[in-house]
Amino acid sequence: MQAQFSVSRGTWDRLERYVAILTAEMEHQNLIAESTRPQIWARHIVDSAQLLKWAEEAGEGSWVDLGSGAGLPGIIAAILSVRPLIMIESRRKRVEFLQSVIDDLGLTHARVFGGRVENMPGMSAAVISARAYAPLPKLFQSAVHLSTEKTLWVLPKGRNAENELEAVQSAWQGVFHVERSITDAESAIIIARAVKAKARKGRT
Ligand SMILES: C[S@@+](CC[C@H](N)C(=O)[O-])C[C@H]1O[C@@H](n2cnc3c(N)ncnc32)[C@H](O)[C@@H]1O
Repeated sequence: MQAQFSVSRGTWDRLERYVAILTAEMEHQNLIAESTRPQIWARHIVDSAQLLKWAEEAGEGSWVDLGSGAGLPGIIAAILSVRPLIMIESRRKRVEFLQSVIDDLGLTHARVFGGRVENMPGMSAAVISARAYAPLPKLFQSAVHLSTEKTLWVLPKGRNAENELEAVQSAWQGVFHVERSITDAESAIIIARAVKAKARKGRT
């Protein structure tokens, strides 16, 4: 990872510290699938870090991560970037964990909203990410009030990304494209801009 992303010593230390805290917390709550623990760097850290490249294309403003869970990709984005970052997570124990990581790593530009995405007050995010949070229709429906037409949506998806995207286009419009994931050749990242609900036909 150090070679792949050429990060500073301080950044590297924070990533290692995060992995240590996350692994320790696994004794108390199920934050990542147990089966993925041996490949935690490739499956979770690099998988999240690859999103930075796309997020850099966004204008100035906050990065909002929906359903952050263990802090993926939210905490990784906060370690690798100085962009203000808001993680939204509804489960109390996970919110407490995320806050403890922010405090421990001194990520002063990051914060957690403890609640449902739908209940987050409206805002104009520059970037919205969501990893394993919800299928596209629910994802857009729950978070469109956090976006403007300039918002860059960076959405890592499984092997079904193209089908999911096709299915959502009857109800949602936007400029969409699909990028390959570098951690799994069959997975993809949906990049979207100018997302908005399509006007329903037949209404006057
Ligand atoms: C499958 S986990 C994925 C967590 C993390 N993004 C990852 O990739 O490991 C989905 C997370 O989204 C949270 N979540 C689901 N629906 C939510 C909602 N409407 N608002 C806020 N958080 C939600 C869950 O509590 C859970 O922590």
